[in-house]
Amino acid sequence: MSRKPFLQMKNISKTFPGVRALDEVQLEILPGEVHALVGENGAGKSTLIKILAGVEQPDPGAEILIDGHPVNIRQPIDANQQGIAVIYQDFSLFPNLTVAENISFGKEIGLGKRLVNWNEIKETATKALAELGIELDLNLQLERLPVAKQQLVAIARALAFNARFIIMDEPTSSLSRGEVENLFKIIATLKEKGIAILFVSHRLQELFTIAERFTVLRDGKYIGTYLKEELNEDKLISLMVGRKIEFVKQSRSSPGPVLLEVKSITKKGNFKDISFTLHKGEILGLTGLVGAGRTEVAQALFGLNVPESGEIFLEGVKVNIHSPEEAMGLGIAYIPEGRQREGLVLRQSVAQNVSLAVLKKLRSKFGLLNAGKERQLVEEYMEALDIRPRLPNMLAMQLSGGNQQKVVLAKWLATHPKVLIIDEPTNGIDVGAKAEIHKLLKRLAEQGMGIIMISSELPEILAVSDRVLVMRRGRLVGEFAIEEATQEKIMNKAFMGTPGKATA
Ligand SMILES: Nc1ncnc2c1ncn2[C@@H]1O[C@H](COP(=O)(O)OP(=O)(O)OP(=O)(O)O)[C@@H](O)[C@H]1O
Repeated sequence: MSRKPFLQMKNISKTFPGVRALDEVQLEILPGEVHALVGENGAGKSTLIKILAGVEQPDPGAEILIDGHPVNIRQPIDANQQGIAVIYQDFSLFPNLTVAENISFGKEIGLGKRLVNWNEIKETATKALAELGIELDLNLQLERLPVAKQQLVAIARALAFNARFIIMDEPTSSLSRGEVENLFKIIATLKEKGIAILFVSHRLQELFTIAERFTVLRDGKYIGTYLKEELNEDKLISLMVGRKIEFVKQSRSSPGPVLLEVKSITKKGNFKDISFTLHKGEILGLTGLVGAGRTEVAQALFGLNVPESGEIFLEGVKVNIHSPEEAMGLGIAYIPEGRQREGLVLRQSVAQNVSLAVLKKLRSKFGLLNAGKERQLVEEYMEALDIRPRLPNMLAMQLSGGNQQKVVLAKWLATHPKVLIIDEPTNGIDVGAKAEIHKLLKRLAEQGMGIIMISSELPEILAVSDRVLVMRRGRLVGEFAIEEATQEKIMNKAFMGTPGKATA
């Protein structure tokens, strides 16, 4: 490639107490290229981004060049001034300001102006949105927009700040298929303007659609930078994990008797007339487009979203579930999608987090925690889910995002529920750990647990479920035995299915 690099990072190391997060890593970004940064959970991707964003400082000896000139990025404003914008998963926007303010705010301050000129704010926002070919109401409060639109606001903001390089951290994790396609179109527009994109994601198929080059990190080390043409998915995975991952189709015993029966539950504006059964030892995949009502149904079973009518039976007995405490008392566990925020005590250790939900079981009759049992339990789950580093006393906040997710999974799995409801089990989880989590879910089902797995990823639904339910607009519109389920059939139902014809 003859283009001169926009950015060169050389000899980047970062040591945290006890952990070498980056070890002599390098990265080169060309103008207008879409570059993928990949690696397992904990490989060092976020740390590298934070160094570029001015949030973390590298160890001495690091070199960062922009347009061939050495630069120091000591704080976030330095990064902005060098034309670097980072769009984190939470977008770092202001929910109660308008679209226009979110796009333009701070620009004047960056330019040294003291007074805010509202006309300029609107003009800047209009221009940025027009350049991206997006139409949005400038006066709308940001929090009233759906997530995908908020993301576009964040991109427009980067453009308004004259970014030449935009880093997107897991940008597709909460987008529907159509929204992902739209994002890819926007990325193509940015590319045409010569703006480079660093795309950090665990969704390898998407990366092969959008990225031209891939930089691979493993255990904080630089493995290499490759053109898309030099790679295929298998090769990329083996570069990332350094070992072969087996996606075996495990044979499973057939499910047992009915464990949970849901009869015609309805909640206005959420879901309507939902009926299904879950058997002991069965994994029921629940899919559909984002917003189809899957999470609302899951929450209904966990007492977070009580239905207005309908009935729920657990092991043949009618139950009324009005709160999560009641649900847990009945042996129902729900692992939500926003795991980092909802499920983790960041300032406590991994061990404390894992044993939190099972503390009662671990206490001896004198109320003391059985330290030996706790250690055993924690070690068992750290091993089963491959939580890295294998340090039970490390604080949850010091773990990488994916490893934090695994801790939340471990915490709930350790309670051994009868019914486990899990929402998007592998969002943000790397490909190796994903295979491990799939195996674990199957093992739990084999031991008799009934599992409802919500997932938007059809390969995941097809790889793990025994039966698949499809929702659309709050209704159940399809049911497939796994032998007859295909991506095509499921997509058809998800987009066009009508209720009442629940079988294929
Ligand atoms: N503040 C910190 N203190 C101690 N260790 C840390 C800290 N921040 C990160 N680490 C460690 O640095 C390593 C790299 O973490 P990083 O978050 O960069 O990984 P990642 O590749 O982004 O992972 P993921 O895909 O899970 O988001 C991990 O082992 C992590 O535990």
